[in-house]
Amino acid sequence: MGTFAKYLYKEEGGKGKKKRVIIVNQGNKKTCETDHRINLAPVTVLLSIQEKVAVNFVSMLKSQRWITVVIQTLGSTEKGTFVRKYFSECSIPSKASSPTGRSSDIRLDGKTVLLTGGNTGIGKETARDLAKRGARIIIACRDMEKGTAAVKELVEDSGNESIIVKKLDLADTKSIREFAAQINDGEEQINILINNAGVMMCPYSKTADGFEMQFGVNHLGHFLLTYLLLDLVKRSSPARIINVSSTAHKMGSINFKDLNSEQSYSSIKAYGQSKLANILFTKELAKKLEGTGVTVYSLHPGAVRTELGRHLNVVIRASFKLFHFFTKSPTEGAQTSIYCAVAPELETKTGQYYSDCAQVDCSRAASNEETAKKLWDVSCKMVGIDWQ
Ligand SMILES: NC(=O)C1=CN([C@@H]2O[C@H](COP(=O)(O)OP(=O)(O)OC[C@H]3O[C@@H](n4cnc5c(N)ncnc54)[C@H](OP(=O)(O)O)[C@@H]3O)[C@@H](O)[C@H]2O)C=CC1
Ligand SMILES: CC1=C(/C=C/C(C)=C/C=C/C(C)=C/C=O)C(C)(C)CCC1
Repeated sequence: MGTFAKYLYKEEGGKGKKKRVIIVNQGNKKTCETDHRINLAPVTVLLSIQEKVAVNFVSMLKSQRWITVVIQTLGSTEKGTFVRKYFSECSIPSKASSPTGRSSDIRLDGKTVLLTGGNTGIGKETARDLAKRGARIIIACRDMEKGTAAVKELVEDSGNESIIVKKLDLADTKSIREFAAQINDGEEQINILINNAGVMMCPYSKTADGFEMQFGVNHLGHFLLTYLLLDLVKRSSPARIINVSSTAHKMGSINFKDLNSEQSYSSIKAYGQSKLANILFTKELAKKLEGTGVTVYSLHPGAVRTELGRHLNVVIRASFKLFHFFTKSPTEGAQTSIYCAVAPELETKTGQYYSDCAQVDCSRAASNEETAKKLWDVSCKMVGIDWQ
């Protein structure tokens, strides 16, 4: 371990401290690592400066509880520091190398997790982690072939045989109702519901019920699913509902005059609208569920290398590939979902928005209670339910 690494380990790391440090890539190999919490800070600062300068810099930052320091003595630039910070809001070192391979040792034996879009990307990595904690996992996905392959992989990797797949197409309310009926009939409990599935910036298309695809799948589909499963979730309390949103909510507004983008369609605005809807839904649901033992969270997973970008044009995809070090792996991208699912300190929190395993502010539009109420009522009408 280099001098600087030792200094940081002594000063910032060690068990029982709140501020933690991970040191990676020093001399191109991992040199030391503190416990799991090191990965839970909201911002990573990348230093590629001389040790002496870095020590002073870190001393200066000591009062900031939110700083985690990643030292990469090779292959980083100062520009990278800023781009990384603003682009992905953090790049968290992979936990695959941590002693447990997981973000904490909390067990979920005897608990059931239902997760949408668990066959790939962030959802699959979230499922993998929660399976290793002993939970029964229900992966809800639209493509049974992909889902079955994911289950096989997850069972082999986790040694947990209690992982099943069920068909759910969020672009079809009939499929959502059939799925929910099966779950309500066959499952005794749902302790953690993770509304993770999503589609981003697709060409204009509509769901089976005539909703714009992104609003329909990302928001309305999960809205209806949650409604249909809520009694079971309530009976399973303490329980958690997690809505995977995005920082892209900041680019959106709820266009009540044209929710289905029939008059004009911007794929990015429609994605932003759907992710904003995820947060507004979270806030309103949290209020309605006060006192029930069911808590609700929304989150941004970071910029994660997954199939979500399949509709992005080649130039953007190429840029993402080129600057892949500014983005997260799916394992890293799953950490905030896992945090919201298991962190004991969140037991008493509800309705908030998280990023990099910490509560952060969402946009002003996402905090507007009137919009949240209006969206709730309109969503009820659109999917044909009465949810007070
Ligand atoms: N990747 C990123 O950088 C970011 C992701 N997010 C959010 O994270 C979540 C997970 O995305 P990510 O893992 O990246 O993306 P992926 O595209 O890798 O995974 C999305 C999952 O959603 C499923 N899905 C899509 N449409 C439907 C549908 N109609 N019915 C059922 N399932 C469906 C996909 O199924 P199939 O495999 O069949 O297509 C897939 O399992 C999304 O909500 C996304 O908005 C937020 C911010 C950034
Ligand atoms: C499709 C694709 C890629 C990019 C996916 C990306 C970059 C998704 C980003 C999504 C974001 C930022 C969503 C925000 O809500 C890679 C990894 C380049 C590899 C090639 C295929």
